Order: sequence, then C-alpha cells, then structure tokens
Amino acid sequence: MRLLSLEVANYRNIAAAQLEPGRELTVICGNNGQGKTNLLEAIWLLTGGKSFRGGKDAELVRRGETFAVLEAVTQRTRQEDQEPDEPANVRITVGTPDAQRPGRYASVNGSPPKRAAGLAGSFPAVVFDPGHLSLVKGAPEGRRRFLDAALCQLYPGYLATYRRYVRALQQKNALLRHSAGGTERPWAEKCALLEVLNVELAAQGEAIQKRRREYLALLTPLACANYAELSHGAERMAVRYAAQFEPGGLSALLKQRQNEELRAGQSLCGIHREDVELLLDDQPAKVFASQGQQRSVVLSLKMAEAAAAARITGEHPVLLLDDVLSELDEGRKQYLLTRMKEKQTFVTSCDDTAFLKTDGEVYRMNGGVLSKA
Ligand SMILES: Nc1ncnc2c1ncn2[C@@H]1O[C@H](COP(=O)(O)OP(=O)(O)OP(=O)(O)O)[C@@H](O)[C@H]1O
Repeated sequence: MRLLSLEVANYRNIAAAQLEPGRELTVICGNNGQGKTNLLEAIWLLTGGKSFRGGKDAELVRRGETFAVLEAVTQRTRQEDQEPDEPANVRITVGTPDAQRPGRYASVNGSPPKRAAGLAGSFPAVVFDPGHLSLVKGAPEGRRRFLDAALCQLYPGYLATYRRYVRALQQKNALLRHSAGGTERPWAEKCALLEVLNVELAAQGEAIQKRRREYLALLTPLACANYAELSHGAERMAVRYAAQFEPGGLSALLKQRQNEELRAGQSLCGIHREDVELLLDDQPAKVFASQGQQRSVVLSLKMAEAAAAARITGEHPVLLLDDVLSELDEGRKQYLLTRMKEKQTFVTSCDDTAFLKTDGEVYRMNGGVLSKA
C-alpha cells in the first residue's frame, strides 16, 4: 500500500497542506503542538474515516470552518510480486460541505460521496501513537481490543461473529442481573433461557478464540524477534495468551459455572475475560518494564501487526508512527530508523537530529503550516 500524495484543507489546525511522501520514509518534524499528529491522523482517516484519537467531527474541522477536505492519491500493491493497481483518487470530507448532510463522506475516483466508513479495508495501515502504551500498562480490555481490531481488518466475517457474541453476552448479563434479584421469572425459565444464550456464546466464542489463537501464533514470534533486535538482545520478550478454555471447551465451562453466575448476577467466563500477557525476561511487563522497555514492547507488537497483515493478505500496510523515538536509547533508535526504510512509513518527531542523515522526505510542521525541511 502506498500514499502517493495528500492535500489537506481545514483539518484541525492545518489550513492547507500538501504532502508528497517518500517511497519509504517520510518524517514530519516540529515542536510540540504544531500539528504533526494532526497530519498523521488525517492520513489514518483513509482507513475508514475514523480518528485514532477518537475525535468527533467538530473537533476535526478547523475552528471557524464548516468542513475539512482531504484529497489523496493512493495505490495498492496487493501482492509483493505483482504490478500495483492503478492509483485511486480519494476525497474525504468531514463536517458539513454545501448540499451535503453532516458527517464523514468519501468519494473514490469521482464517485458520489458515500459514508467514509465504507473505505474500510481499502487502505491497510498500522498506527502507533503514545496512547497505545496502555497496551502494556492498561487493563486486559485494551489488549483484547488490539487483537480484535487487527482481526476485524484481516477477516471480514470476524466483526459479525464478534457482534453476535456481544449481543448474546448483553442479553445474558441482563438476565443474570434480574436473576440475582430473584423476582420476576420462574427459576426453571431463567435456566432454560440461560442455556439458549450459552449455546450462542459457545458457538461464537469458540470461533473468536480460534482466530485469536491463529493470529497470536503468527504475531508472537514476529513481535519477539522484533524485540530481540530492537533491544539488541538486552531482554527477552514473550507473549502468552491467557485463555479461559481449551479449544472446544467453552460449552462445558459455561455449564460448569452456570450456578455460580446465577448467584453472582453476572457472566464470569468467556472470551471477554481473556487476556494477552506481555512478559520481559519472564516477568510481567506491566509491573517491571521501564518506560523505554514498554515503548519497545508496543513497537515490537505494532511492527509485528504490519508484518502479520502482509503475510495474511500479501499487502504491506502503511506505518504511521507518532512520536516513536522518545525514551529510546541510541541503539533502539538506530534499529527503528533502519526498519522505517523497509516500507512506506510516516513518522513524527520533535527532534530532527535523528533524521538529518536519512534519505527519506523530511517536512517541518509549524503552527499548522507544512514545509519541506
Ligand atoms: N479543530 C481544531 N482547530 C484548530 N486547531 C486545532 C483543532 N484541533 C486541534 N487543534 C490544535 O492542534 C494542535 C495540536 O496538534 P498536534 O496534536 O498535531 O500536535 P503535535 O505537533 O503532534 O504535538 P506533540 O509533539 O506535542 O505531540 C493544538 O495546538 C490544538 O489546539
């Protein structure tokens, strides 16, 4: 996947900017609060109209303006050994352009605008932003989201399976909440309903876990190898799937814990209770890793996410790395700089010294104004 050019108008603090990215590395340097992340966020919008910072429409449009426009030329190379597709012209609007309902719309090669969410899958990309450091420190939910989001991008049916699971889980929790109060439904009726919901949870939960296991089997060695190279062997990273059941075992587990769940008034087991443990030298990274080590773990996972996507789909995603070099020692910085030259990568940094000798395209962002460095 490649971004060939991007024009941005009225996006956050960027009134107008033009970017001609390098084949491999494009660096956006500048002081804090100048608009570097805003530009990466604009590129990420090509993946389906969403912000990786969760910004609402009004936040994405430059203050005082009614809408923002992004005009991009993108080009897919679906298999490494094949010719690339014809370049595509993608236009995204956010806000309320004339004669259009408010929202995020995309048009490809001049087609009538459709919801930008429809772009999903057409611009494979992986983003690292400092918020992702919570992958190490944060709750299991964030790590499950990392897995599930990657799987949604890779397998079109995964989202539907996941939604079916969540719907059944919500119904089950509502039933269990009432059953703990013990009032309105006869006991036998509640148990019968619970069994029906458990059948659905077991079917969807097994399918979800199967995908998660397969994905982790691919991702883990890639991430651990990345970490070994990034840290020059200083520590050993490991990834362990804290599964709740062995394949085929969810139905039995749900039956076994049914009475406990009825007493607790909530669901106690299933794929929504699983975790992905991240270890450094056999210790939980969450507790023992330094800031730089945590960053290294997340970066290793993110680079592995891109490589895993390339293995599964044949197409290498674009890498968007926000403020990636801070807190890393010189050896780790140098390794990352080498990796960044492998595929199309966009990186932001407050410190341009690391990039002075790079053969990539270097831009400077100052008060929302982008210029060639
Ligand atoms: N809708 C908007 N209209 C105008 N300015 C905005 C809007 N949204 C955000 N900004 C401004 O954008 C700036 C932040 O830009 P950004 O997050 O890209 O900074 P950055 O260059 O990545 O900084 P850092 O190095 O600190 O991460 C802030 O000054 C903020 O006020």
